[in-house]
Amino acid sequence: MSKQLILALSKGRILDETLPLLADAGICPTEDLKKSRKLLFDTNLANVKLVVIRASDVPTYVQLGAADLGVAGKDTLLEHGAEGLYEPLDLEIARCKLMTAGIRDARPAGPRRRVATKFVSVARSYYAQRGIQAEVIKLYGAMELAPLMNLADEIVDIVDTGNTLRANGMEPREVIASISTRLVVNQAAMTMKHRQLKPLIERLREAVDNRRQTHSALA
Ligand SMILES: Nc1ncnc2c1ncn2[C@@H]1O[C@H](COP(=O)(O)OP(=O)(O)OP(=O)(O)O)[C@@H](O)[C@H]1O
Ligand SMILES: O=P(O)(O)OC[C@H]1O[C@H](OP(=O)(O)OP(=O)(O)O)[C@H](O)[C@@H]1O
Repeated sequence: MSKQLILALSKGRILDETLPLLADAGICPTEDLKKSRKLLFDTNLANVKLVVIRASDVPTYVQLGAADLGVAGKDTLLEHGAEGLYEPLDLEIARCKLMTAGIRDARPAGPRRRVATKFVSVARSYYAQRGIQAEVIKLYGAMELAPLMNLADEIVDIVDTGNTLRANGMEPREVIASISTRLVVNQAAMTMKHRQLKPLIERLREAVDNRRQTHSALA
């Protein structure tokens, strides 16, 4: 019997872009993920099941082998750390930047900077590398509010169009990393289930390549 593969998907924003990519790769859930309260789904491929979980939980599921592979933002992966994970493929979706930002034209007062972010670990190493003393304040959302409420001098957050920053009187400052969504694979599964994983990764790679070629032909 063929070994089962569990693919962990990030719910929310990434899921909207992942499902069409999976369909291009010939991987389709047998029911509408968005209309169901279920968390575990069958697909048209007998040996592939999907789980749909919080974006920030995907690296943990894959690292610990509860899922064999997963779809997660590079921001989430940087914050979680790469231990036990391979990252064989850039899915080239949900592109954005991880940046520092602050109130327009304001400069941080004093040597110590208060930084609000969901990306605590990334922020700590970013400021440490630059020799800037930072007090990192963990928030779970609406980071752009923190400087306005004088909770922080700066934020580290995702920026795409810049609309959220502009709407709140803030400006982007430094780019910490360019972000896109990645395929991650459990390192032990890559060995133990290589025969099942390889064709799945190749299907996805072809779908990404085809999209890139279509886009460049249209550009
Ligand atoms: N404005 C954006 N444009 C493009 N991609 C984005 C944007 N905001 C977030 N992303 C990407 O989508 C991922 C998930 O974002 P989303 O807002 O759906 O989840 P979340 O609520 O932040 O996640 P969690 O469940 O971990 O709290 C991010 O980790 C990032 O890779
Ligand atoms: O530069 P922009 O195009 O405005 O995108 C950036 C915003 O998108 C993300 O938030 P999201 O909309 O996912 O809401 P969240 O704060 O609930 O995660 C991110 O945290 C920024 O707030």
